[in-house]
Amino acid sequence: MSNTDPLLSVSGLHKHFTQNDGFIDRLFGADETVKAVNGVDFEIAKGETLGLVGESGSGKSTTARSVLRLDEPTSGTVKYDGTDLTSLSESEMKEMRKQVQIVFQDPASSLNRRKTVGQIIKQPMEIHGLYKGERDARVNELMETVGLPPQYSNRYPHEFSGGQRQRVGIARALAVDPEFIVADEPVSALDVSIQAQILNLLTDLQDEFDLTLLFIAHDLSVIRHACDRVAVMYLGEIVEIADADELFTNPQHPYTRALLQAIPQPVPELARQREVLEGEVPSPLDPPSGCSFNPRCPDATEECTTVDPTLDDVGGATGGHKAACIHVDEFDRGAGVESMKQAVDERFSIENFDAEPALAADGSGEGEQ
Ligand SMILES: Nc1ncnc2c1ncn2[C@@H]1O[C@H](COP(=O)(O)OP(=O)(O)OP(=O)(O)O)[C@@H](O)[C@H]1O
Repeated sequence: MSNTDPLLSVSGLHKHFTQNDGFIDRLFGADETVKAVNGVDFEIAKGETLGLVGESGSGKSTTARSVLRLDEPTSGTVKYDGTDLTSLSESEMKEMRKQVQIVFQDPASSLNRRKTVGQIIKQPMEIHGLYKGERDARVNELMETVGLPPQYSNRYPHEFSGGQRQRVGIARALAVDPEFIVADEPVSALDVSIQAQILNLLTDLQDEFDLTLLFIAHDLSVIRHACDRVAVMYLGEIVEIADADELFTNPQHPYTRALLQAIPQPVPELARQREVLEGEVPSPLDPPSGCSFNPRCPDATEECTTVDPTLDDVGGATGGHKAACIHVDEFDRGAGVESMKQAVDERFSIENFDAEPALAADGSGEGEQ
């Protein structure tokens, strides 16, 4: 599916937000800095899908928004096809956005409820001045591509189910023939069986249009089938990056293992064996000293509170398996890994992936919520 040239190369990316709580803080200049993204490096080869996974608050969306300059990066470089996006003017960036599109998590809020789905899909073509005189035909074609009957192009988003609305969001992203799509939690708001259909659609479209994808999810099982490589993010940093198969069979960082163990286990005995990841991602306003995962890590030692094992140079489209943890070599990952792998495979079984498309021509919405 992929070759080795990076289409996207992100290096030393930081995004810090400045907060001041009120008038007194502002008066005394008592700003606080939220280090939402704190030195992230990765590369994505053309035609590849990189999964970016981590709990809520780990910095995934801010990374994606900074890459696309929807949030202005604090520092770092984002090279797309050799061009540093951080150095482009607004108009040059607008031109670049033809090639780089985003699919959002919640199709209910990301689609304008006052516009028909036809108008929604047409809008990016209007903004970029593409397909003049052919836009209606292209809307119909795109609706078919994503599994929606074109005759419903004059309906409004609320007349569709969640999965169908996400198909509209995908059609909108495809409208300007992008090369690269950021899918930010595209299935998190959907039922499991619908998730599989949308994942299936995205992987089919990737093959059909030779797309490169950055696929964001908080649930590792979701990206199992969709990604070539996976980067695991915690408190603004990438703590592990590896080929997807390798990451699932040989997770090295304790946080990756905890995320794998959080996947629902169909077998009760296996479910009992797992360690539960307690607490939440700490506030980036007040990060722990040493390894940022140490307060929650079952394997943490005194050393972990002082040594910061930040990963350097985690990029590289074929960059190998890297994990930021000073104890990686000492872990016994044991039999639990195989059972976790089974749980992932069962959750997204082949039957789910063979499910029918979204909306029957009679509007019955077969298989969707
Ligand atoms: N505009 C902002 N101002 C201040 N802090 C922010 C802003 N946007 C995000 N943050 C903070 O940055 C951190 C990372 O947020 P981000 O949304 O990137 O995480 P995430 O992994 O995508 O989580 P989720 O899936 O919940 O969106 C969080 O602590 C969040 O509160």
